[in-house]
Parts: sequence; C-alpha cells; structure tokens
Amino acid sequence: MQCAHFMAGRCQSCQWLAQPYATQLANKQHQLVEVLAAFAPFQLLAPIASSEQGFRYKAKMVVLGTTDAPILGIVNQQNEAVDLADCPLYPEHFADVFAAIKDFIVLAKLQPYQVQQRCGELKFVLLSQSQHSGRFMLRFVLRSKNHLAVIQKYLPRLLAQVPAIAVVSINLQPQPAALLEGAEEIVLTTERLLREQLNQVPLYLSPQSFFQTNPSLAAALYDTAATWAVELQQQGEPFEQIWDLFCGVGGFGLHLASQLTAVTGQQPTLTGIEIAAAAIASAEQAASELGLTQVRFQALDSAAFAHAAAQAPDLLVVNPPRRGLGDALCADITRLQPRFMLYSSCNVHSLAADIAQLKSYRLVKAQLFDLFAHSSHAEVLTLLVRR
Ligand SMILES: C[S@@+](CC[C@H](N)C(=O)[O-])C[C@H]1O[C@@H](n2cnc3c(N)ncnc32)[C@H](O)[C@@H]1O
Repeated sequence: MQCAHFMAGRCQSCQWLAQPYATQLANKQHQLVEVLAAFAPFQLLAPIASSEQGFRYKAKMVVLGTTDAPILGIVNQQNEAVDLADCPLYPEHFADVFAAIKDFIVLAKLQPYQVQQRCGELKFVLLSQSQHSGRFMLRFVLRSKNHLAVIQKYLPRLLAQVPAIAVVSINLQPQPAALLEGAEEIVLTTERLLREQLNQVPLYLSPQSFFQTNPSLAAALYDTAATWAVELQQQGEPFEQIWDLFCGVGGFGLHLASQLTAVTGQQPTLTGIEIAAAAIASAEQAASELGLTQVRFQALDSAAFAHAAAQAPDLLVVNPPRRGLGDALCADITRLQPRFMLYSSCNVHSLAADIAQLKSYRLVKAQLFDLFAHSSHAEVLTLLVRR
C-alpha cells in the first residue's frame, strides 16, 4: 500500500507498512507457529490474506483545527495535527463523505474540542460503512448537548448532499479524559441501525456495538467457522446445542445456525451471550430475518452465564476481547466439557494462555485471518476437541 502520510513520517499508525505485505503475513504466521508450538501437533492452515487497502469499515477521526478549517485525523507523535481524510485504509468514498462532513462542521459552527484548554465541543467523528449496501453510519462525539439544535437544523442539508448516510447519531462524552465515546447516544435519523450483510447473513450495526474491523475477512472467518462445524456434523457429530459466547451482533452463531440448517435440514438450538444489550437486539433482528426460531440471545456476562449453567452445549464458540477467556470461564468450560470448541481470538498470547488452561482439550487446527493488515495483530480461528 502506498501511503503519502507514512512516507512523509506524518503518520506511523500502520506500524508494519514498511514491510512488503507478503512478508507481514509470513511473519504473523511464523509468530503463530511459535506461540502455539506447545500444543503441536495440530493442522496449521494457510493464512487468509487481506486486501492491502480500503479494508476498514470504520474510521475514528479526532476533530482538530478550527471551526472554519476543521481537520479530521490524528495528533501524531510530533504533536502535529494530521488530516487523514484520504487514509488508504478506508474504502474509496470515505474521502468524499469526510469533505461533506467538514462543510457541515463549518456551517454548523462546531468548534473542535481542545484538550489542553478544555474548550470546544466536537471531539470525534466516527464513520462506518456497510460493505454490502455502501450506506454509512455517522456519529458525532460531543462534549455536551449545546449544539444539538444546530446539528438538527443543518442535518437535512448534509443528508441531501450525501444520501448514502443512513444513520446519524450524537454521542455525549463530557469527560476531559481521552475516551473515544460516552454512554449516552442520541440517534437523529429514523433509521437506527446500519444493515450489513456478510455471505447471506444480515448483521445489524448499532452505534455502540462492536463489529469486526475488516468485513471481507470477517465474512471469510465466519464462513470458515461454519464450514468446520458442517464438516464435523458430516463426520457424524450432530450439533443440537450451540453456544456463541461474546457473540456481538451474532456473526458466528448466525452463520453456524444457518449453514448447519441448510446442510442438514435440522435447526440447531443457538444461545448467544453478549454484554452489550444493543448488540443482542441486533442479533435477534437478524435471526428473525433469517427465519431462525431456535435462538436465544441474552445480554449477560459470558463467565456468569457459563458459571450458572448445568449442561454443556455440543459446540461452544468463543470470541472474547483481547484479554481472552480468563481463569473463571476456563474453569467452567472444563467443568461443563462441551465436546467441541471453536475459539476465535485477536490475541494469540491470551489464546495460548487459555488453551494451556483447557487441559482436557486438544488443539486440532488453526488458521490465521489477517483482519489487521499493516499491524502486528491478526485473528486466529482454532478448533479444540475434548480429549
Ligand atoms: C472480539 S468481540 C467479538 C464479537 C463477535 N463475536 C463478532 O464476531 O463480532 C468481543 C465481544 O465481547 C463482548 N464482551 C466483552 N466483555 C464481555 C463479557 N464479560 N461478557 C459477554 N460479552 C462481553 C464485547 O461487547 C464484544 O462484542
């Protein structure tokens, strides 16, 4: 990927960009082999490469500059404001939408927040796009509600200029701390969710819910997890009960349930657990659109849910945040003993620490999905089988 900001030393966010992409991928695979060496032998599949640019569905822009000349980007290590509206990680239309957003900031006289002086209103602009429809979700992170009325006044003009913007919201983040967003969200459009579709599965993104950063590779990841489950089923392992812990808006569970139903004609019972209530509402909406009736999504702590359970599912899917599953959840998985686990992780170190704790499981296969090209991070999907 050619990036003028990186070449000029203005932005170093893509830490591995100086390495050719093939070298990056080989290095990540090498690291995976090293970190999982203690669990050999297992089948290591070829890594799944990302597009080198335009793969990120979401931009998180700090608002800098002045009311008359806003900058959307970052403050770099030299303490300079860098405009990243043309960052090549984003799909091609982001730059046009950022230009329209800057016009809107000028028109509505939204003063960029100044951290040192603790003055100004607009802290961040968060822009997401559905890869399937090309439509956008736009969020303004503000210090207060002071400019709510003026934003509402000029919003129709922005929506007329960029009709692809489907959802607009204001997030209130009154703290002077470097927090990206606060708890309160005010949705300004009739549409409240951005509809994405990966493979044939609809996924509904609400302003605050998590979504995988690289939708094309997320589609490959979910499809692979479902394919592995179908293969096990075809080898005579019926999956009546599936749990999807840390399910977010339902990507893994919905793919598994719909593919297993399509192949076997029998719908498994799917239980999805996620801490964010908005994500659970999205997962329920998608399940109903898919015609899946044997589903139960609940807004709960995954560890508390597993701790209260008396019976194991046939297949357990887990996709925790970077910290991993942790001791308590590993202990309950060991107590419950599901026959199969699909563990997808964005942190190979916490993945290895958890597998080391799950002594009654054997690592059968692993595959790297390069969701985070040009960084040291990657997603790894593993299949674990009870010994
Ligand atoms: C890496 S994301 C995976 C989401 C989803 N599986 C996907 O593919 O988009 C981790 C998810 O775990 C959720 N989460 C964090 N802590 C949790 C907890 N203690 N219990 C349940 N869910 C939690 C987050 O809100 C986030 O949606």
